[in-house]
Amino acid sequence: MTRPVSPEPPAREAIEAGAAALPAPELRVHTDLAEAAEHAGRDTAAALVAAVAQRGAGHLVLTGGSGGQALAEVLPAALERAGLRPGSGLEAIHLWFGDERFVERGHPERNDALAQPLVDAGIPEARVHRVPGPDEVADVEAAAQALRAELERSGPADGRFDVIHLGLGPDAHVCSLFPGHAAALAAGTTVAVRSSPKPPPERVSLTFEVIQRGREVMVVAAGAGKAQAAALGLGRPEVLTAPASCGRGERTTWYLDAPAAHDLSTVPG
Ligand SMILES: O=C(O)[C@H](O)[C@@H](O)[C@H](O)[C@H](O)COP(=O)(O)O
Repeated sequence: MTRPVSPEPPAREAIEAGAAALPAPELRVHTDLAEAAEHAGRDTAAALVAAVAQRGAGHLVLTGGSGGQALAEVLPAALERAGLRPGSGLEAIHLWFGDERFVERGHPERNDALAQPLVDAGIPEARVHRVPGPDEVADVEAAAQALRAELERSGPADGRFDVIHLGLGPDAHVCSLFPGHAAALAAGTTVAVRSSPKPPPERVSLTFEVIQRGREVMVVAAGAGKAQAAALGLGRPEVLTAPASCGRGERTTWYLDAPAAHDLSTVPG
């Protein structure tokens, strides 16, 4: 049982109102996680092609977890098929991380390992905006501040990421924004998380303020273990009980398999 954060600060209303003001998510149900990732990868590539054509750069936020892993396996080919190749737009793609575990560079638990297939495909290391670990900064708060500074220095000019990938936790968390945790209510662009119920305990996460400015938010999840979280996440925006319900952007698409979509008939209107 997660202890609710109280008193409920106005941030909760602002985050929930922000989500409610955005279009409801579109739901796509696929055969399995691989197919869900394939379709999300194709849509990601199309959005990045448009971003590079319109703004000269494309900013993509990657996620960790099983959704992030499945996306990492399909993104290089998806970008290539869309015409994003070395010398032809690929160098204009910036990679960011919706959250990062506060462990040292190269640690197998780091989410930025999922960027490697795209680096191997030709995205320059200078375009991969990694979050510093305990081998580089004093503590997780300093890492959150470093990411905030990097966003100000190199982030999207209008503060709006072109594509934000989100995995879905079984408790309906996204990034490292967990039910009942104060970090889910954080203002600003980044937040230090010290008591993650999902190990490792210390993480840096983007906030809902950033997610809700996204042009395309894509949630990729599969398995019966995510069915309840998906029903909550596709229901009314309630940030403290179902953070995923507030993970919306200008356009939001959920790519699920049938077991993860199983409970959706029970979603409140
Ligand atoms: O750092 C992380 O762990 C992720 O960013 C996290 O938000 C993940 O996407 C969900 O926890 C789902 O992970 P699973 O699909 O592996 O359950």
